Amino acid sequence: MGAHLKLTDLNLRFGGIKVLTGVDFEVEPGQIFGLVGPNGAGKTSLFNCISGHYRPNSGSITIDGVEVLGTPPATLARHGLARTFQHPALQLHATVLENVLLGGHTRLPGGPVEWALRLPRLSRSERDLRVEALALLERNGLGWAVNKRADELSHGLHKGIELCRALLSRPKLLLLDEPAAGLPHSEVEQLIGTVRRIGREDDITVVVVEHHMGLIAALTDRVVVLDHGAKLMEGTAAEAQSDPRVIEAYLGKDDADDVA
Ligand SMILES: Nc1ncnc2c1ncn2[C@@H]1O[C@H](COP(=O)(O)OP(=O)(O)OP(=O)(O)O)[C@@H](O)[C@H]1O
Repeated sequence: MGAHLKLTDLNLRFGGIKVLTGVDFEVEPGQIFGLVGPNGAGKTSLFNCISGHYRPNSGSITIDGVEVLGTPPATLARHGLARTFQHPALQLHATVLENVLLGGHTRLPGGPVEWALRLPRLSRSERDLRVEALALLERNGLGWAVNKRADELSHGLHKGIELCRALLSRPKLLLLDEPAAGLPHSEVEQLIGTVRRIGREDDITVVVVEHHMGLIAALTDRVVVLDHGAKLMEGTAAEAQSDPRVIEAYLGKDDADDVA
């Protein structure tokens, strides 16, 4: 079952710079939710707050009703949160399979001591994870690349590997940061199919940051538009695309007047 995510009056400052101001929104279980806005609007910073990489100055973030503000990323991963990054952070000298398996470590029984002792139940779990990782790679069109080193593969394939790594943790909430950036048109179409399947069939709540409005329109149930760190509007992708405030935020006031 996908997670319920709720942000209330979230504020983040770096020194004197306000990066997020009073951001509120709610994502229902199983929704595919878009987070859009011009460059520098605060989208990635917001993801960093949800995933525990940044600690907001004030506000609340709950996942399934549990307050998680300030919880470290590793703990959040154990509670069903996974994310991808704008620039995939892979182990470049490791194979594709090894990279994906990293996403499964939160599901291994015990902790570092048990892992060092290599108990039989650990080997069993590792075998199961390996089977699941191979199936994920196959399902996402990467079966042929399992034993390739990550640094032999393209940026687009790195994104696919990172997605499989995130999915191996069996998340309830998945944050995708610009999954279409740098992908050719044909691969964006494929990505839309993949994310739709993740949301609908795997029943995972997905929040996606993306500049590609075609992808946002095709995928999302609802979007929030951020501008200068504050929520500008919330609605469907179609409502956002025709909202004069959103057009102005993207184009600047003078150009928006020209369009109108
Ligand atoms: N660690 C940091 N220290 C200082 N300022 C930061 C930090 N992280 C983000 N910012 C600032 O916060 C603002 C929002 O940046 P952020 O990357 O969240 O925007 P974005 O909407 O994701 O932009 P883009 O679409 O270009 O990726 C920017 O002004 C950025 O410089």
